[in-house]
Amino acid sequence: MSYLQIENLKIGYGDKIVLHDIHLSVEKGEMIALLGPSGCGKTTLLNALCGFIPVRSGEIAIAGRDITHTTPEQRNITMVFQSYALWPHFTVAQNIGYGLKVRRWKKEAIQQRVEELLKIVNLDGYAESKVTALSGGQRQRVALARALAIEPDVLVLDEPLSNLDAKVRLNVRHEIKALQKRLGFTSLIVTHDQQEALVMADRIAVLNRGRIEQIGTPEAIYHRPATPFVADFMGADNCITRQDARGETLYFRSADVTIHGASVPPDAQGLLLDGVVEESAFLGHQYRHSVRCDGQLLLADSPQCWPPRTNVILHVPQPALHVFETAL
Ligand SMILES: Nc1ncnc2c1ncn2[C@@H]1O[C@H](COP(=O)(O)OP(=O)(O)OP(=O)(O)O)[C@@H](O)[C@H]1O
Repeated sequence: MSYLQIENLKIGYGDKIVLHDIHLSVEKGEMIALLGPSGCGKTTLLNALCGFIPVRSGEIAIAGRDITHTTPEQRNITMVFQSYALWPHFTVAQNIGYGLKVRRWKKEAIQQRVEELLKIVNLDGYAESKVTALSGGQRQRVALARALAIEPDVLVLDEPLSNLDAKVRLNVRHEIKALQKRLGFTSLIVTHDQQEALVMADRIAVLNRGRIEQIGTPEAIYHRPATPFVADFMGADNCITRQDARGETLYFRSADVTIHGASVPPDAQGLLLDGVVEESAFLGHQYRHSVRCDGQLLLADSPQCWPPRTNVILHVPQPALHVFETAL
């Protein structure tokens, strides 16, 4: 049995069931990203794990202990929120030590633990600062330190980086990941940013309409999507359906397409399509082209800018093609 075991979970609001048949096994020290479009049920799953919303059926267990129907206080799980949820009138140290005070730790022990955590999250010297005087990235580190203070069995992070600007977000993403590896905490993180999930998680669970479509390593999810939804969600921005007896739908990324002029190398394996360039856009490191192939517009990237109305051949190597049977 895994450290965190979620079996057959069903959760709803009123008559509406939003999570069906959720099975998830998380090992101790693992970070799982829950990835999926808005409304697919990610936050609902975190809330159920924390005990904030009741479970209709199924089971949640940590280290073999059934916690399905226990109160949030009886679970040793903490959540880091998108909004940080810090006390604005408290200092950094008071925020971090709050959970320990509630648990009636002695003053000196709290102070020592807070000092340790400040070092861990790189906020040495900020103990007496007001949280309102900190930047977004610093506030999120305080929130993380506060969550880690009580040494939770599972740390749950709900879009923890969404309020940060793009550059800070990239740094904090790596900081959290490094910390998780160093301290070995078990965690679930919700995001709808696929890049964030790829960078941070040991495994990714992709949710669609209240069900887990696929769970696997970032590499497996990226290179071997199990369903058309996962292929599309993980950035395979081209989709074509073969109108022949094979009945296949092919997904592939614009970045995996090579554009050729007059001819393709004779040993080119995979998909070859004739087309005409319609438009191009400069992306910085390359150009993205829209190319009309047999009536359909496809996207193809190239370091070279191919002018409109150029006849081209698109080549997608076999390993970059995600092939699914076309649903009837
Ligand atoms: N308190 C509630 N009452 C009724 N329906 C709710 C409630 N909270 C969420 N829902 C519905 O449950 C579904 C899942 O919502 P949830 O917030 O879990 O999705 P999410 O994947 O976290 O979305 P987002 O990425 O936008 O935060 C949605 O259809 C939502 O409208």
